[in-house]
Amino acid sequence: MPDALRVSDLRIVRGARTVVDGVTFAAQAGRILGVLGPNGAGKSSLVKAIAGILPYEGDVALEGTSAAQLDRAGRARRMAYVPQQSELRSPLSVREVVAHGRYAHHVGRVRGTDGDRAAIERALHLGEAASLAHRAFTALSQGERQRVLLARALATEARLLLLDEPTAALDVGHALRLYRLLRTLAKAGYAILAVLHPLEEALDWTDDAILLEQGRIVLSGKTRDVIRAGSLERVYGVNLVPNGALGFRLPNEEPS
Ligand SMILES: Nc1ncnc2c1ncn2[C@@H]1O[C@H](COP(=O)(O)OP(=O)(O)OP(=O)(O)O)[C@@H](O)[C@H]1O
Repeated sequence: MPDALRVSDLRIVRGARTVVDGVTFAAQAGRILGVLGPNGAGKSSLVKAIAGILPYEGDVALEGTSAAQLDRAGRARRMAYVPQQSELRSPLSVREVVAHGRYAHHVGRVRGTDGDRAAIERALHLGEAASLAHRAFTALSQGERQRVLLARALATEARLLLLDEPTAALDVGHALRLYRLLRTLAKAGYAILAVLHPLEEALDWTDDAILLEQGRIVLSGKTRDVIRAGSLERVYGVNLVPNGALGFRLPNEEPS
């Protein structure tokens, strides 16, 4: 079976600078891949290029098909991107924003089908955004917006999810429920790639990780191996201290 995502020798130039260079990795269905690295390492640029928002050299293949051979709708049916923040400025309701996730299924059709409406309701529910459905997107808090953007991605029903710091604006309860949802989706066969800063969250919730430094992968493998390796300390300029940190889990969940 081809990899859900295969990135080969990717190079991204922004302005006069090469910000991602020679990046090669794969993401598999059923697994969560963390993209780690310090500020400015190229994580967001990498995810935006995979999502087709930034130009790149090299190749991005989705289930064995080069993204370059797919049109916008074809890519959108296969992969969905959850940005850190939305540039959306028009006063759309939350339900309308989530309905945008059905774009790729709508092409050539004027009206949404029952299937579209069911996908939108399901996505609103899973993204914990149903109670916001009638609110104006631009009038929401950052954390509420992040949940709506996740719901929009889920509405696509794409099986590859790209998330850029998905818990950055979420409180501890919403963050844990988002991770639990990602875990459930992975079990159902989704491939998930998430840019994450909190290393303890990466350790708890991702299977594999790549560590970027100045646009290049310096470590990759199982997350626990990447996080234990000495070069992580060098890349971030910190010492790893084994101690008892404050920990949270959802009610009725066993410690992992
Ligand atoms: N619009 C832009 N034009 C030129 N350079 C940019 C632009 N946006 C980002 N960069 C540069 O590209 C590099 C990678 O940025 P990117 O946002 O991908 O990093 P990141 O790893 O996601 O960082 P952070 O953890 O701070 O979000 C940085 O050096 C940044 O300064």
